[in-house]
Amino acid sequence: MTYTSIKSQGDFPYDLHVAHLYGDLMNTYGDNGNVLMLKYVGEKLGARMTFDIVSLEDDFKADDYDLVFFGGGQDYEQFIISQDLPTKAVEIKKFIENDGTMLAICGGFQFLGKYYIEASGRKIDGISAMEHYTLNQKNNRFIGDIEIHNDEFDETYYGFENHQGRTFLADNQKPLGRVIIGQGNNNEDGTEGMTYKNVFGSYFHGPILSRNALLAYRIVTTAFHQKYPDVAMPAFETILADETKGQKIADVKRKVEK
Ligand SMILES: NC(=O)CC[C@H](N)C(=O)O
Repeated sequence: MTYTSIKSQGDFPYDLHVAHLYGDLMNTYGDNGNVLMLKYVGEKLGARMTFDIVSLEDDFKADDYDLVFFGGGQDYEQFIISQDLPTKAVEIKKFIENDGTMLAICGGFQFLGKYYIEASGRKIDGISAMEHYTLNQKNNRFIGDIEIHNDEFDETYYGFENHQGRTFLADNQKPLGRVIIGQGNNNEDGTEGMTYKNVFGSYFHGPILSRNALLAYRIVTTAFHQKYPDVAMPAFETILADETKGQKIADVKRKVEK
């Protein structure tokens, strides 16, 4: 049964409703921390943030949500979810094609594509919302700190990757960034993650949004603007820059050795 896992307390002029897809099963390396960051940024924009766990045998209705978060998972959980995903595929695709805002990490990112080949060699289907696909690799995983640069936004993102899947993007998808340090989607073409319409995919854990406030701001403001196009939003500098300066983020980032 779909249930609300966390909700903003107090009065807010606006409302954003977030679907946390398979949030009880897909959460590796602290991905659920992204929920807290989405909530924090949304509240700064004046939005009451409500997060629903939409999991096995639950209905997902695209029109009910303003934002979707889909975290990463181990092959074991991914296989379980692959049995249920077809029941939600049409509505997830509708959400994406209607310019819905989504963040998909690692296993979630893999599932949006055509297929994922597990470490064991078993092939499991994605929902083909996009054309990327994920191959496996023999006795190896891509593990470690990672840094990428998004040339379009001129932003640098930091994270930690741990995946065996090697993902290849289609022509209509852009990478989330160019790999500066680390392995990225496949350790071959220098890409990491993807963007397609208002969907952001990445292999970054850490969790990604806590370490990359610029990306958190971009994602939440995209969802907010979709719902409230006429409402002016505060600038990143006004609501987040000072706070992120205060955190010891720089120390964490230094883990990525040049
Ligand atoms: N961290 C993850 O979500 C891993 C995804 C997938 N099981 C892989 O190994 O590639």
